[in-house]
Amino acid sequence: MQWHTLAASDVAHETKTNVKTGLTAAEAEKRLRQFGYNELAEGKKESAIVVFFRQFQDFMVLVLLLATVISAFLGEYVDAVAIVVIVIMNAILGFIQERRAEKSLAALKRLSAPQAVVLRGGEWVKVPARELVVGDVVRIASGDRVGADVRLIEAAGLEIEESALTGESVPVAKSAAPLHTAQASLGDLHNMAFMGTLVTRGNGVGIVIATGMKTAMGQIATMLEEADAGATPLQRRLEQLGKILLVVALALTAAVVAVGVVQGHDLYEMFLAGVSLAVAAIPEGLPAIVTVVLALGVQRMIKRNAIVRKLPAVETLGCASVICSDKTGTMTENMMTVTQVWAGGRTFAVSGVGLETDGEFSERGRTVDPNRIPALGRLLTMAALCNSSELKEENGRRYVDGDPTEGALLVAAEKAGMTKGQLLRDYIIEREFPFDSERKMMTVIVRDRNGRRFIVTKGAPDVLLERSDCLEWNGREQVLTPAWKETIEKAIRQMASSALRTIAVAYRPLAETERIGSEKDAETKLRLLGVAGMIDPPRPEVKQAVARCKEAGMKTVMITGDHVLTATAIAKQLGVLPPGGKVMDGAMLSKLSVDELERVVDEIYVFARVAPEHKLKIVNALKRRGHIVAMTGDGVNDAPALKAADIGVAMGRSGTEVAKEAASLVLLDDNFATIEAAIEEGRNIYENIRKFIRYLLASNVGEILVMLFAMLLALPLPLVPIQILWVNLVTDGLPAMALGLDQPEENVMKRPPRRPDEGVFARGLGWKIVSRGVLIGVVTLAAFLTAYERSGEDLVYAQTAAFATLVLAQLIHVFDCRCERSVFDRSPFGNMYLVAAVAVSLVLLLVVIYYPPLAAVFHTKPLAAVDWLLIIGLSALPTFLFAGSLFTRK
Ligand SMILES: Nc1ncnc2c1ncn2[C@@H]1O[C@H](COP(=O)(O)OP(=O)(O)OP(=O)(O)O)[C@@H](O)[C@H]1O
Ligand SMILES: [Ca+2]
Repeated sequence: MQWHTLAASDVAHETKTNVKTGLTAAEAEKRLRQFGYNELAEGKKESAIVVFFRQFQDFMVLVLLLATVISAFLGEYVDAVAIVVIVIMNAILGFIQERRAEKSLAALKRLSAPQAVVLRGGEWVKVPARELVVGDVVRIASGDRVGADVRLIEAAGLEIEESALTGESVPVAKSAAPLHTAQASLGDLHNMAFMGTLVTRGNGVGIVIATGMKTAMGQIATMLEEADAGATPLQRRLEQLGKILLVVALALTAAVVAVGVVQGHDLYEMFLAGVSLAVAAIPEGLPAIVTVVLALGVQRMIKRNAIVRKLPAVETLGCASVICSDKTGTMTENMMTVTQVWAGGRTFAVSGVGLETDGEFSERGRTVDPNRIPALGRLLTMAALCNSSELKEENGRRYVDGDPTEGALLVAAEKAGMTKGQLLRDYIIEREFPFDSERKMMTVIVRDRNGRRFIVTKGAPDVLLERSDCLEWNGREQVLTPAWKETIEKAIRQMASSALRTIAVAYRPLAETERIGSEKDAETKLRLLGVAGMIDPPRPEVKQAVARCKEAGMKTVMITGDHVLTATAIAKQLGVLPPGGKVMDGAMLSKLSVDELERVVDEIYVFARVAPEHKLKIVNALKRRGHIVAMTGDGVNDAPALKAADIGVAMGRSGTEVAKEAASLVLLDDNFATIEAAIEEGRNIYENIRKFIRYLLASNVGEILVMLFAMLLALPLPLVPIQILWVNLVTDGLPAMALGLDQPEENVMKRPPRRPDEGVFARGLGWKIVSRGVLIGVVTLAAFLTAYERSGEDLVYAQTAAFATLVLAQLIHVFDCRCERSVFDRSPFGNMYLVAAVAVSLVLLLVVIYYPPLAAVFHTKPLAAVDWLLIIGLSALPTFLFAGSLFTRK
C-alpha cells in the first residue's frame, strides 16, 4: 500500500478507523488477537530443562557423580544414593535461584517497556506499545520512540531522527500532507513515522498502518538486539575471584588428599573425601547468589517506586556522592497555581487553591473584576490561547491534561470567567510552535472571527523581554526603553524571590500578507502584556530526604530551567542551598569551559535558567572532580547527560521514552525522595552481598582447614564425605540466602559513600574471613579430638561431634556476619528469615544425628549431654573471641 500518497481520510478508510474517536477498545482487542502483538521477533529463550541440567555442568560435581558411581560398584550403595540425592537437591536449589532471578529481571523489563498514547473510544489513553494495532490513532511528541509505523495526519513542528532505520542522524521534518511520488525511499516519506525512530521536536497525530514484523523496522531486523543485562562490577570481580578461589580450593584439597595418603589413609577413601571437599569449598554458587540478591533488592526498590533498568546501577547507587536533581516535579509538587499577575503596570493577587476555579482577583486588598481591566483580561485570554493543555475532570476530580504550568494559567483564566473551550469558538489556532526548554517559549498563530491574525507567545520573562520591543502600559503602547526594562525586571524579581515561577505573555498583530516560516520569524518584535507568577509547593518529604542525603555524605544539587531567584528561594526552603553555597545561572554556565567549571563546581548548589545541554557539562565537571554522579532528567535533550552520569535517573510519569531508555533508574513517582530510598537500598544490597561472601568463605576456610589439620596431624578423617556435602547444602545454603535479605544496619545512611574501586575484601572483610575461618577449623578439630579421646577412640562418635561443631560454629557465626563492627551491635532476631534458616538447619542437624535411618546414612550417632555442652562452648568461640574485644572498645 502506498500510504504516503493517500489523503488522511483515505488512510482512515483503509484501516477502518475513525480519526475523531480512534478504535473502540473491543475492536482494538479483536485486532490484537487477530494480528498479534506489536513486537519484533526475539531470540529463543532457554527452557527450564536446560537451566536445570546446567546445574550439573560444574566439573567437580561431575567428578563427584563419577566417584559415586565407583563407590556404588564397590558396594557402598547407601553412600552413593545419599550423595546423588544431595547433588540433585543442590541442583534444584541452584535452579530455583536462577529461575527466580530471571523472572524478576523479566518483570523488570516489562515494567520499563515503552508506552504509547493512543485514542481509544474517544479518549486518549496510555498503553504498552506492544498493544498497538493497525488503525489505532496515536499521538507522538518530542522524546517518544515511535511505537509502530504511522501515517501522520497532524504534525506541529514535528521532527524525527530516523538513524535506527536509515542511518541518517539528522532529524527529518515531518508533515501531514500527502506526497505525490509513488516511489520514494524511507528517508523521503515525510508524512510517515516509523517504529523505533525518535521524535526530537514537536508533536503529531497519526494512524498506525503497520505493527510488529510488518513495520519497516521489522523488515530489516529479523531479531531484536539482545538488550545486554550486563554484569555488575561486583559480579565481574567475583567472577575473577571465583577463579582464584577455585585454584586455591583445589590446591588445598589436593594437599589434603596427598597428605592423607602419605599418612596411610586409603586412596579411595581420600579421593571421595577430597572430591566432596572440593565440591563444598569451591564457591561456584557465589555469582548465582549475587544475582539473586541483586534481583531481590531490585524488587524491594520497585516497592519504593524505583525501577532499575541496568543491573550494575544497583551497585553504583551505593557509591553516589552527588545527586543532581531537577526542581520542577521532582523536588516540587508540579501543582502550579497562579497567585500573582502583573499586567499593564498593575499587580493583582489571585486567590484560590490548586485547580479550584473559585478564586478572585484583587488589587491592594480590594477585589476587582478582571473583565473590567482590559490589560488583565487580555493577558488571561492570550495565556489560554497559547496553551496546549486542557483542564479535565474525572470522577469529580479536576486534573490538567498536559503541562501543569499551562494548567495553572487556564485555571486563572477560568477565575475570570474564560474557558479555553469558549475561546476556541471565537479564535482559531492556525499554527503552533511547541514549548521546548531550549527556547523556553511557546508560540501560536491565531485568527479571530474577523479574520485578523496575530501571534501569541508565552515563556520565561527574561527571554520574552529580549524578544519584545514594546509593552502595554495602562492601555497604551510604550517603547521598551532600558528604563521600562528595569521596571519590569523589578516586578519579575519581586515575584521570583518569593519562590514564584514566572511566565510572561506577549503578542503581535500580523498583517494579512505576512508569512511566518519558522518560530524565529514569530518570536520577535513582540508586545509584552504582562507576567503571571505561580506557586509550586515543595514536596513535603523532600526536605528530609535532602537532609538524609547530606548525612550520608552526598551533596544535592538543584538544576532547573526556572528563574534564578525562584530556584534560590525553593532551594533554601528545602535545605539544598546551605549558607555560603553558590548559585549559577545558564548564561554563566555557557561562558565557562568544563575546566573552569570543574574548579568551582563543588561550591555550587543550584544551577538555574539552564538549558538541557548544560546538564552534560555539569555531569562532566563533577565527574572530573572524582564524584559519582546521579543526574535526573525527563526530556529528549536530557538523554546525553543521563547516559554520561554514573546513574541516569529518569522520571517515570513525566519522562519521555528516550530519557527512560538512557537512564539506569526510573522513578515511578518522579519524586526526589525516591532517589534517596533507592540509594539506601543500593547501599544495603551491597552490604548484604558482602555479608554472605563473608559467611560463605569463612565457612569454606573452616571446612578445608579442619581436614587439612587432621591430615597433617596424622589423624583419622574428622568428617566423612556425606557430612561435608550436607554442610555445603544446608548450613552454607539457607543462612547465606537469608543474609542476602538482611535489613540495613542503622548506619548505612550515616556514613560516606563507598569508593567505587573498593575491592571485595575491603574494610577488613578479608581478615574477618581468614581469622574466623581458621578458628572454625580449629574448634571443629578440637571437638573431634576431645570426643575421640573421651569415647575411647570411637571414630563415628568423634566424627559426629566434629560435624555438629562445624555446623553450630557456622550457625553462630552467621549472626556475626550481619554486623560490620560487633555481633553485639544488633539483635539476632532482627532478620527473621535468618532465624528461620538457622532453626531449620539446627532441626535438620538433630534429625541426621538422632533419627536412626538417617544417622546410618550420615555416619552419626547420638552424643552425650556433656559433649553437647563442650560442642556449644567451642562453637561459640570463633564468633565471640574477637567480638568481646570489640565490645569493650565500644
Ligand atoms: N508550557 C510553557 N510555555 C511557555 N513557557 C514555559 C512553559 N513551561 C515553562 N515555561 C517557561 O520556561 C521556563 C523553564 O522551564 P523548563 O520546563 O525548562 O524548566 P523547569 O521545568 O522549570 O525546570 P526543571 O528543569 O526543574 O524541570 C519556566 O520558568 C517558564 O518561565
Ligand atoms: Ca561450603
